[in-house]
Amino acid sequence: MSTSDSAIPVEEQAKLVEASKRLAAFQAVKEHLDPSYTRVGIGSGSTVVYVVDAIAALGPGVTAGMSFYPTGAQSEELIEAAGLRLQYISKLPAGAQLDVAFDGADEVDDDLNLIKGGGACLWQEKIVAASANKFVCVADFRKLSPRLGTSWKKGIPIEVLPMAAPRVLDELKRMGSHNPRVRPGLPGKAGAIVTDNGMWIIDAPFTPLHLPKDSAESGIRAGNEDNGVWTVDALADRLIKIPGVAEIGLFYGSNGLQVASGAQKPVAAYFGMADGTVKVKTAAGL
Ligand SMILES: O=C[C@H](O)[C@H](O)[C@H](O)COP(=O)(O)O
Repeated sequence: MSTSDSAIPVEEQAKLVEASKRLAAFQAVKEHLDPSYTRVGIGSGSTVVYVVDAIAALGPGVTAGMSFYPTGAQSEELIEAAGLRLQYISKLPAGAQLDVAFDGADEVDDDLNLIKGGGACLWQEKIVAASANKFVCVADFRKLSPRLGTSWKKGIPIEVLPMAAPRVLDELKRMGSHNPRVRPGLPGKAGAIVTDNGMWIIDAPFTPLHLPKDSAESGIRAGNEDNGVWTVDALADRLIKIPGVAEIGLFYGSNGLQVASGAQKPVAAYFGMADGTVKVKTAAGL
């Protein structure tokens, strides 16, 4: 069964997706929120709502000693509404790390690289994820994908300084992006969408991204600019260097780096499946 099954009414499909997010969130919290933890990162999006529900359900006996670090305005509200203690990443003492951070994703590939930013949150999310001893991704079955750009067709979200947007769009086209665009704020806002950081988002579609191991096996040159086919790492390394780009919605890095300080990839991704089970993918070697 899949949500694209036309035999399932739209409302039922939506319920199935929400139920799967909830299942994944509760299991991820159960398996990764140790009662001894004191600092917990909370990401953004619709799936994280269930993460906060799962944490709040543990009760003050477990959560009273914990502080919760948001990735933006939405998660700040979620934390406060759940009666959890709010703290800010800017107040994290030098050298300290969060114990764990939970967040959603728009797409997750075989190597646990992520696309994030579908809801215009990615910059603070990356800082919080990279400040955690372990980053745990929570999603539903629609996000599972062998290669980034396979199911998430809207493009890689890129947070840019507004005055630089035209130049960044030019460069993205040169790099092989198909019709990159500044994300509109409509229907809520005329003009471009504005992030929590006062920036714009460009969505840059690329041909599905290869894993570094594909490159090694097939001889595809990493960052092949001739035909617009990129490996995740080569594309990310190049995008982040474009002047005017503040941050990119690719969470990536060499395998095995998930537990290093500054790592962007999750140690585990939890997917609520359409059949009511939860699929867990963990980083190799962890
Ligand atoms: O910009 C939004 C964030 O990156 C979200 O974590 C991501 O879009 C997934 O959101 P959702 O859980 O609503 O699918």
